[in-house]
Amino acid sequence: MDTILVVNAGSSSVKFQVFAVEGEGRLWRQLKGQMDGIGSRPRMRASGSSGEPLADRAYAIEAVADVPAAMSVAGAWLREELNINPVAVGHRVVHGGPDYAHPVLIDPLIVSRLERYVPLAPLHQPHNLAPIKSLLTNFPALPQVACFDTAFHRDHDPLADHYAIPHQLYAEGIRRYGFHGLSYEYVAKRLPQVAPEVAIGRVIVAHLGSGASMCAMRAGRSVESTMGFTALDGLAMGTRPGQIDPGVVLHLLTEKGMSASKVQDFLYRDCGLKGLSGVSNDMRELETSLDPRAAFAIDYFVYRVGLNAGMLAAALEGLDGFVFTAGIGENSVSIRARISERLAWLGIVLDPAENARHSTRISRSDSRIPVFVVPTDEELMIAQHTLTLLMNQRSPNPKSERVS
Ligand SMILES: Nc1ncnc2c1ncn2[C@@H]1O[C@H](COP(=O)(O)OP(=O)(O)O)[C@@H](O)[C@H]1O
Ligand SMILES: CC(=O)OP(=O)(O)O
Ligand SMILES: [Mg+2]
Repeated sequence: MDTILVVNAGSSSVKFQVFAVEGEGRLWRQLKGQMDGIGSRPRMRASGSSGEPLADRAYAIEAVADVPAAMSVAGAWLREELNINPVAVGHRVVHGGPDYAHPVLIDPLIVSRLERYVPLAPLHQPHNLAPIKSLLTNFPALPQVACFDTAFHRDHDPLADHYAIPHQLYAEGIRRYGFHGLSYEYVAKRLPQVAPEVAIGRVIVAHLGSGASMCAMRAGRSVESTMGFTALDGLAMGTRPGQIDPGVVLHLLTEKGMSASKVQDFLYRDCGLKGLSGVSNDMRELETSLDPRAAFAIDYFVYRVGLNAGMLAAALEGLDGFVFTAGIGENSVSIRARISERLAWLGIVLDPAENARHSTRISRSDSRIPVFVVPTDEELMIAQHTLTLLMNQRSPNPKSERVS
């Protein structure tokens, strides 16, 4: 049986799925797993095609200290215990820069181009490229596909794509790219099944995970994102501050004497929920902590989501629906409730019972803006793109694929 392996390295997790390819390009999920809690409480969980558990292993924080360590533990498990031997591998690559508006079949030249974006996504790009490079070396004939977080946002209006800096810098690639595009693309495809009348309208999707951003969509297309040139901007995140006056960065460099690489590390690893709370970057730990700084970090997170939702509603000139997704958005009843309370002025009223049940629609029937929880599936998007490119490679006139 032909299988496609999908690898998705996030800032606090490594997610992977294996899909079987059947007949005319139908995908069947065989296995789904993730190592999460990297840097706090590493735990690898995986389940099979009918959801049956295949693994549930907790690790000491030092045993899986970072994303590369998580990749090698998960990779060894897939190779050695499950004998996964895919016909193609699809990868999430966070930064595609100005050149990549669509997924691409990887070759060494593309890898060297994507290396240029390592400084623009230091928490992700090196981890996205490492398995690609290792597979290219060891299995040069194995087709690999790169799917970009930036691609979904690439047809933004120039107004949304620019910073107020001289045009020459835009031409050089200093633009507001936006990220989490594979997640938003999945939600855009799923929403018409959940709420067709909302999907054709103006929707804010809040991808609240370890990295967090929001996307304004009109009829399923991205028109604005809270993230920009890098995945530092916008909302406060696990270890990133979100929006910050660039004057603070200048101050750190010139007055505090920090080197550029120290500032980079600081902004990517020591700020956000972790920096504010002094407790953890992990929302689960903050929610159970008695430390008042943990409560403050949560208050700040909720406040900034509210502010940014106002901004995106302005970009859309109105709002027809609001969607929560990703680790926090899919799982935290209390954060969804608190964000929704902040957005009461927009016409959002939650149904507490539906919210507690993690229902698909969690707003009251009289809520002017309906609110949904749509669990994301970046890996399925990657598998679909990988299959499409694989079929294009094999046949000049591929049949369109169907996905279960
Ligand atoms: N039940 C839960 N309640 C609150 N937060 C949760 C829950 N489950 C996961 N999270 C949070 O989701 C975040 C991770 O989300 P995820 O989308 O997996 O991140 P990433 O892909 O960026 O690594 C962490 O902050 C984690 O604490
Ligand atoms: C772009 C980004 O922040 O990704 P993640 O949420 O997976 O860390
Ligand atoms: Mg993620």
